Amino acid sequence: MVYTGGGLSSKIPVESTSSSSSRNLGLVVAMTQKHRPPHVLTVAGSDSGAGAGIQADLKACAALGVYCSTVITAVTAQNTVGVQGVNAVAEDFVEAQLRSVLSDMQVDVVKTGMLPSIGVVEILCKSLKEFPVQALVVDPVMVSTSGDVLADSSILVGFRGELFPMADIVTPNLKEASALLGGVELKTVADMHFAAKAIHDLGPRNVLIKGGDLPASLDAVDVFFDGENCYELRASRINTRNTHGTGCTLASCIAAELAKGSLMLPAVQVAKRFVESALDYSKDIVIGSGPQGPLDHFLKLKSSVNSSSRGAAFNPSSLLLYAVTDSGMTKKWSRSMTDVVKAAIEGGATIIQLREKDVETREFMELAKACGEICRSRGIPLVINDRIDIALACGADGVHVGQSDMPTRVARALLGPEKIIGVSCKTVEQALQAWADGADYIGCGGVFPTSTKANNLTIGLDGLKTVCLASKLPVVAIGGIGIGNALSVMDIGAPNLKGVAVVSALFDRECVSSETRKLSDLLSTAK
Ligand SMILES: Nc1ncnc2c1ncn2[C@@H]1O[C@H](COP(=O)(O)OP(=O)(O)O)[C@@H](O)[C@H]1O
Ligand SMILES: Cc1ncc(COP(=O)(O)O)c(N)n1
Ligand SMILES: [Mg+2]
Repeated sequence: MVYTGGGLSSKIPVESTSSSSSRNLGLVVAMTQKHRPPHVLTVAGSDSGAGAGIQADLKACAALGVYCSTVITAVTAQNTVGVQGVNAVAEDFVEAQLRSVLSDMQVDVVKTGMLPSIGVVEILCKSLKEFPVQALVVDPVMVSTSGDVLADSSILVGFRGELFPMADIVTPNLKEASALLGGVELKTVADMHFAAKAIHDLGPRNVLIKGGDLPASLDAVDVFFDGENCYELRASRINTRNTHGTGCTLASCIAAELAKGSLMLPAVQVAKRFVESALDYSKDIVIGSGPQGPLDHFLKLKSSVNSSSRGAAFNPSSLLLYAVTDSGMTKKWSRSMTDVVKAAIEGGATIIQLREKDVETREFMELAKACGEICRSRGIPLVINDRIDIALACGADGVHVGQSDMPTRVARALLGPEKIIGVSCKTVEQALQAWADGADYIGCGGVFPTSTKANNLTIGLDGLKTVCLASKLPVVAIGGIGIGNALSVMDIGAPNLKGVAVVSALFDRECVSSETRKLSDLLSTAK
């Protein structure tokens, strides 16, 4: 099965260290040439709207950690409404681009998209014979999702006669599969099985019939045929207008995985999962006014909370009234955590920290998600105490860690540059270390004795001031702070002391919102 043996793969010069199976070639290359990243060359059209074509291919490969070079076959004027114009690149210049890349850059896998003329197909096949690569992924693009023609039917001859027999996989959508088979109707998953087998007869080693255009009531089912077995690959259908570019993305992801050394079926499965989650992450973005928005390949790198509630950088003024939740108190007063968070924000809390010491992971996640939605809709950052995994999974704005939790440097590496990281510090050394390790703020205390934390050393206002004056980061004071002493804390005379963090003073009270409001009003009078 897959792209091993025969066809293009057999033309790869086999290195002396290589095993006899070209299936392992990617691995061997990765081991013997440590500094050469896996490399996909896409031969496709440019989409000015950047949802499909070359732009989608670049983004998909980048998202999967694979280098992507580009041969541009056509430039399209395209947006979310449709294709307004196509300007094919002169054939001899497509050839020049192919030669430039293939003769120099050690391409692992070639992926094709829009090939606007039979002449381009011929040039491509000739180039691939001169410069063989490990695998060829052919996305037989003919019509855009908007219904505009990107290659006329004369291209079918080139596909059938020359390109398909060289291909390790071809990935037609329903319309393209139908055109390849002379116009047969393809409407059901059973029809897709038939089409996969019939297109396999045209020469490619594997076929994937894409079911994005199946009725909306069905799962997004694709049918994969490797010459022996037919597999139905299922994903839940994401309800979104942002499906422009899914086909290009899928094919590029397959190419990227093959370039890393994957077998064909696993490569297709990874690609399908990538498309499904990219669609899910970008289902609500609004780009353009037409019926077909682009999916966003990188959205999952940002968090959903992050993208709408935070600006580009952490704003230290959000530390002013820092509310730290406590499930014990919430239970004691028979309240739900989400109501408590809503009440605190209503009363003027400027940041929420979810601090759950005793709940199961699953429950913590659900809670974090629900609180994340509340915070996001109100423009208030949410940080999670201790649990980097929960923060990542629920798309929180960041975490707050203590001295015995995950080291700040590691947390920063996991969370990336944009998330908020706060660190509890009692000493100047800890504060300087937090800064060096990439924290955004420090929590300093316990300033006063507190019942919330057992055996917690109290550092007093003097200790707080010492740490603040040495700290290069903004500080929020914590520990036994409430309405009675908040102003004495804010008045210590340290410009980087940005606020107070409170637990009992808000949450162990009869009315959370009014207690928060009182403290908020008081803090607004601080110098
Ligand atoms: N709404 C959706 N939800 C989940 N997956 C989808 C959705 N629409 C398309 N896909 C998947 O995206 C990939 C591209 O499919 P398709 O849209 O049929 O191709 P093309 O973009 O070439 O027309 C397939 O794996 C398909 O199952
Ligand atoms: C340059 C170019 N290449 C390919 C497609 C197909 O993508 P889709 O089927 O998602 O419209 C496109 N619209 N534009
Ligand atoms: Mg599509």
